[in-house]
Amino acid sequence: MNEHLSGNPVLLSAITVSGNPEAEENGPLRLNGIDLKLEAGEWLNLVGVNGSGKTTLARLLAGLTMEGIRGTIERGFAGNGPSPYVMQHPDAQLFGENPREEVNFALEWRGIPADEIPGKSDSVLSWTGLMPIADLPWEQLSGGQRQLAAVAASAAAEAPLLVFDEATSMLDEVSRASVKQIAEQLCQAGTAVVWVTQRLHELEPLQRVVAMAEGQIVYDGPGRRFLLGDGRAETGQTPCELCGLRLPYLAALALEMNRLGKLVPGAPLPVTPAEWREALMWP
Ligand SMILES: Nc1ncnc2c1ncn2[C@@H]1O[C@H](COP(=O)(O)OP(=O)(O)OP(=O)(O)O)[C@@H](O)[C@H]1O
Repeated sequence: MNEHLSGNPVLLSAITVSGNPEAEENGPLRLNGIDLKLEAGEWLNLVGVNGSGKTTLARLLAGLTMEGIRGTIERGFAGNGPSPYVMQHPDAQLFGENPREEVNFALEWRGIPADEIPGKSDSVLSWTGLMPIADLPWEQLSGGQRQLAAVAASAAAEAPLLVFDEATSMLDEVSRASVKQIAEQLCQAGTAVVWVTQRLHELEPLQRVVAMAEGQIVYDGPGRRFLLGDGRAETGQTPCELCGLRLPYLAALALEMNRLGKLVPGAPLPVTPAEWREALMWP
């Protein structure tokens, strides 16, 4: 069993985070009454409209401090130090001059002995596909390649928890797929992943989704129920729509086809392209 899969969960209890403490009026709470449990090795999708509190919650889960926090945070399997946090814009978090230096820094930070760093660094650079560009300066690399380097450095940390905050939103399809694939491989190997995303069509039906609205968690459950609800009434809204988010095309189509009686009665409504292929084979 992977070593990360043991240990207590990360637990947030009755967390509030106040607005700007510098301002005369603190403004609305950034987080309000958050209770959340994250198990070792779990994949958690964090969704919500702009300003709903996703980044604030993601930063807390990563163990990053901020002013105005109340409540209890137990970091369990994630340990006491901060977890690697991959942001939307890679340039904000790159320290080295090129991908190899970036990965080397991460290994040094982990306390890997100096003589072991070149070998481990080569292995991370190969695994993430960065070897051919490992020594090129950032200005010669695309945004996607820089983001991949940030992800590689996070992977090199071999942390029990990684947080990706809309890490693929600026990337083209190829770079996006590379970053997601690395995150998925790390999760399969036992790393817990918090995946903040606006790309609802990528949600897996069985994966956990936590949805935020106005600083509160308004949904915590599987992706299919988030998108489609529990056999929603004809005029009702699904949890996704109740958060102010637009249903992805395939989910909206499933609801409409179901309403028209065109799908297998009683079977789970299709969400993914693979599920749609099955659903369309009937009758
Ligand atoms: N440093 C800060 N000080 C005070 N208020 C903040 C700060 N950062 C964010 N906020 C406020 O907290 C609320 C939640 O912001 P947060 O960035 O967590 O939301 P989000 O869901 O990640 O938004 P987005 O999708 O736009 O990134 C917003 O109302 C925002 O204006």
